Amino acid sequence: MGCINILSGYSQNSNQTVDDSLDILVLNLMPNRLETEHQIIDLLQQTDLNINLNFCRMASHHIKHFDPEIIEKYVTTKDVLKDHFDALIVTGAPLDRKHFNEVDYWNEFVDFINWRKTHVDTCLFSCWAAWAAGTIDGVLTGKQLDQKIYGVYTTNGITMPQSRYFTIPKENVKATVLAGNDTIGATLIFDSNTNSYYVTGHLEYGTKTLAEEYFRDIKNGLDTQKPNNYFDNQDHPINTWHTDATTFYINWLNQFTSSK
Ligand SMILES: CC(=O)SCCNC(=O)CCNC(=O)[C@H](O)C(C)(C)COP(=O)(O)OP(=O)(O)OC[C@H]1O[C@@H](n2cnc3c(N)ncnc32)[C@H](O)[C@@H]1OP(=O)(O)O
Ligand SMILES: N[C@@H](CCO)C(=O)O
Repeated sequence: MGCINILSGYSQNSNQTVDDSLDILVLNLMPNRLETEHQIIDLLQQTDLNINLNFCRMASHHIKHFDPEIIEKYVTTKDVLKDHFDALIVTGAPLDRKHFNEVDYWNEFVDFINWRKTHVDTCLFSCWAAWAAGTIDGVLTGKQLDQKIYGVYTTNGITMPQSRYFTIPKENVKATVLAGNDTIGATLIFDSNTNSYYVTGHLEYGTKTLAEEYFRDIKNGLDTQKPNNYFDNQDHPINTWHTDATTFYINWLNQFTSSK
């Protein structure tokens, strides 16, 4: 059984472990950070690996949905500049209705994405982070949409929740498109130059997350349509992606344990 060791605050020892643990950094951009943490930890626990887990936040962003636990537990992108990580996960963010230059931490994000090329062995960028990091890397070109791509979709055998106002047409990708279609664009891209996966969906989402977003938007008076391929005929959310999400994380991270 693997062990997930969550390191609190900045600890230079986080990368001085001599065991076979993987040092993983999670840049959490989601407003519901604590929920997103649990979703990612649940998936990492399925890998059965020993993991030193560091949560990170943007140094230049003033967190609106403040929680003291976040400030105590999280490092910032500035704290880790001298460290090396086996893997980096960057979460999604509710930013895809904004232009990149409207994101208040955009310059810091660009620097961080370039920093990771010399300090991280493999990366997983999710949703908005896939679009943003892929744009910075010059790997892809996405475009904003008026209608949200919303629901659970299976492309090339992998099922995942989608919740985004952007698409990445497959023909706009300069790396390997592992999954996608002409309707919702690329869903899984791999770039061997930086060993990075760009996932436009949310493998980490829990069963109810899409429903929570939907009812949130409806409560806020938005005309968000119901997520596709998600509710059963009694309007209960059905999770059809957990196996694929778990398999992805296991296959992604297990390849690195042998080199430790
Ligand atoms: C991938 C997607 O589907 S994105 C689309 C998400 N859904 C929508 O856009 C629907 C309309 N948007 C919304 O309803 C809101 O953005 C919500 C519900 C997602 C959040 O609303 P609010 O709680 O009022 O917060 P607000 O929108 O101001 O910011 C939410 C988060 O977005 C991020 N954010 C918002 N504006 C900025 C900005 N200019 N720069 C950087 N981050 C920003 C922040 O992370 C912020 O939370 P945090 O400061 O606690 O980290
Ligand atoms: N799409 C999510 C944000 C992260 O993709 C939302 O509606 O809040």
